Amino acid sequence: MDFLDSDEEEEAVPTKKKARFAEPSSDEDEDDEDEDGPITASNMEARSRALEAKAAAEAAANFAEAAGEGEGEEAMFELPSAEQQEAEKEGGVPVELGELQLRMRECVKVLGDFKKWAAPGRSRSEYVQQLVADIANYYGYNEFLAEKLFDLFPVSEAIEFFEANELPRPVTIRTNTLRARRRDLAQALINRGVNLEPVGKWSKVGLQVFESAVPIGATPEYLAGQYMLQAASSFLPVMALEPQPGERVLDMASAPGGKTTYISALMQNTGVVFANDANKERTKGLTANVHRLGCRNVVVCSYDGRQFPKVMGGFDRVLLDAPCSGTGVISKDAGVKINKSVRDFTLLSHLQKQLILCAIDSINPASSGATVVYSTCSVTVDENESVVDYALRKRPHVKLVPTGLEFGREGFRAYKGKVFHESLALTRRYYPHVHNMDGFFVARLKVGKPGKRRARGESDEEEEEEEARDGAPAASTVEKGGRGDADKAAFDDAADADIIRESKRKYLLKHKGIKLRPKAAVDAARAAGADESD
Ligand SMILES: C[S@@+](CC[C@H](N)C(=O)[O-])C[C@H]1O[C@@H](n2cnc3c(N)ncnc32)[C@H](O)[C@@H]1O
Repeated sequence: MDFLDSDEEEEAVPTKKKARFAEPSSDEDEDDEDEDGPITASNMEARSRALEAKAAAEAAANFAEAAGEGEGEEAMFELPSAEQQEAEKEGGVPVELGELQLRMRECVKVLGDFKKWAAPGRSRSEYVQQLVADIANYYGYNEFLAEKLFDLFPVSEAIEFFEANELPRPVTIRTNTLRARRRDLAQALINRGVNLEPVGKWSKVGLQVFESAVPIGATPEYLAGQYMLQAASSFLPVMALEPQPGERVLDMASAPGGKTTYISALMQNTGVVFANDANKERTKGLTANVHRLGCRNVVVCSYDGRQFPKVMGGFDRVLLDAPCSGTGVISKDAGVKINKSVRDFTLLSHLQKQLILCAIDSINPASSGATVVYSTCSVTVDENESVVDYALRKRPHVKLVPTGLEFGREGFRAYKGKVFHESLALTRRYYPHVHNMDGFFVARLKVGKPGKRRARGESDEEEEEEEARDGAPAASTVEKGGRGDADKAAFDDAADADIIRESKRKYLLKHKGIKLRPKAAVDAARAAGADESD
């Protein structure tokens, strides 16, 4: 196996869906062998996972097909009455899973071709409401979050997203290049009975583990710091940050250190990485990882990120892997399905906005790096595009630049009536059902030298309202979607000619004793078209 030159998987493989919609095939469970070879005690678990994934993929395809079935037939599906809906909501009438599935399929079908399949007198929003309620019920979400996530996608894709959240993502590890080469590490792990392959062409350090005869978090190689157990998605913000040897880098919210240790390795243990996390308890794990992986260029600290740059600044690059709701990692933490409320998203978005401004302000704009990467493991717009758009408006000397990542969907430029700056398309979104990774968001910002305020597009009231909410005065504002004039914020010689002339006149008068014509006389002469040079 060539771990350096593999040409497999340009883009991560689309996720294998879970089996909730699957009809298990009759003979799968009985054989000791399948098309991939004999089933042994050591590979049984992985094989079973693979089968489950295969069945789930078929199931999702079935679901999509079933939703499209009935072409040419009369629509038999009736939405439940208002009374029935109410009774279901209150738990008075338990609905069987099979019935829920059927209803979801029917709603998807109707919403796919509303004119054709909708019952007379029923609105689109009635079908949407029913579908969201059923998704919440079926997958176990609170209705608020089910709707929030549902709204991110076209109808049938939303189902794929919810399905993907029911399956674990692949186990991946990152080779610590301070301690090992990927090829050697892979060979050592293969010798221990680990079945793995490179995570994809896009990473030189990632390995995907399919099955292992040994606990992958306790091998001698792990203990020797040759690798980090790390989700593939979490490689991405560090790749976008592109830290360089010798630089001064801040990882503003860094525990337990997956990204810090990757930054340290890319910097080849030179320069300095300040690994900060507000949670002191969590910095213990961070410190342990820093030691295990042999990162000698890391300083661990524990401040609220909002205290930067007061604590220290002048960084070449800052990574803000922000605290977030975790809607991208529901397959790892199902608690998110029910424990997030409107208020949580408001508070998180507010904190993220404060943190991103502090990250920007911690940069040395004179540095050739001068880069901030903002990332979250959430897929909601409030925590991603809204935060970055806010930063662009408040810090007009900052602009979005391409992440440099080979894949990922474009960020939203508009969402639910909000219009973001057009450069938001340069941000990247990752989804479990598309990229077989945790849901993730990555934005890369280039920080320039602070300039003048740009033209206002937002009304003063809107701006003041936002400032009141955020508790921070705006450094500047910009017209909505009009960030393209960031570069025009430079010094304007023509507009300032009068000020320059007057200041020159005063200087000569004061320091050289040269008497110049009074300003009023100059102005009068200029107005009359006379030569104004002295
Ligand atoms: C997404 S996790 C970071 C994961 C980390 N970057 C990694 O790759 O291992 C977010 C972190 O933000 C920290 N945090 C929360 N509020 C913070 C704040 N105001 N300032 C700095 N860190 C904060 C949390 O303790 C948590 O460890």
